[in-house]
Amino acid sequence: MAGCCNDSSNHVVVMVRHGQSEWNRQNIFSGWVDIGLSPKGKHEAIAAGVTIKNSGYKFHIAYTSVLTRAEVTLDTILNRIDQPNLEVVRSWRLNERHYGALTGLSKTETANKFGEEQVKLWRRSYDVPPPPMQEDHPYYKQIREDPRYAEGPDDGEFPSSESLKMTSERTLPFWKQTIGPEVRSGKRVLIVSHGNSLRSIIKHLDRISDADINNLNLPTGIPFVYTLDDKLHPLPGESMKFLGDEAVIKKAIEDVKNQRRSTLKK
Ligand SMILES: O=C(O)[C@@H](COP(=O)(O)O)OP(=O)(O)O
Repeated sequence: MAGCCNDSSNHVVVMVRHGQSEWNRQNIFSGWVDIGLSPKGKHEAIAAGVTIKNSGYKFHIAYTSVLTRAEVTLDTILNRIDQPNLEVVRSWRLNERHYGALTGLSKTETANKFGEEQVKLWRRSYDVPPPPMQEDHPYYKQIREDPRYAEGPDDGEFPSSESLKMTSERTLPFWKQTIGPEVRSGKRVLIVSHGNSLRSIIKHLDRISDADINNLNLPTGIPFVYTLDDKLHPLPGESMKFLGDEAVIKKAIEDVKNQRRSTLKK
């Protein structure tokens, strides 16, 4: 079985950004708004499951955010790999970064209004947060009063906007304290999460500099594999290995890079 090494000091983690959401399709900042998958995203989730199945991976535990687009992608994958009853841990700490005042706005219109460079800083820089979401923001109540956050984050840690750095401050403790020990104990782990929450974990694993993380764009629905040593450092050449057809992977990466200025995508 792939991903199932005899060497117990090698640990396999498969990660996937959820399939395309309706707001990815319409090029709208989503953050913590609970947007479902687009028809293309549903297909991507199925394709991710098929790819993982064909690669022979089986898992002991899976982690996802509390947002529907990630949960549905994970469920779809688990059904495809014949592990529908796998233990799943859901945490707000794996949610997408909170996009603050930009939440619900068109990425294209925001670039037209504030300039490409400013929007690139908000979207891809390490430590520039978007402007905060104020209480009169159209999505403020929907997010703050959502019962799924009754158990956390508490008032002090509930974000009103997050840079990638701020996102890391909640994803990395979860990686180190919750996922990491399971990986080290020999469990094979699947993580289905979001573009920026995964970028924060990848930055940590691959020790990507604050400047270079600008250039990392994650495609939707394409699984990738890390093989880690006991200290949870990637083995040489075993970082972020995308699974599946090379042409499909290349196109998906190009699509996500070009998303900023794109018009409606079907
Ligand atoms: O919040 C959003 O709009 C996207 C990422 O947007 P960009 O950082 O690519 O603008 O998050 P996801 O679709 O991964 O949940």
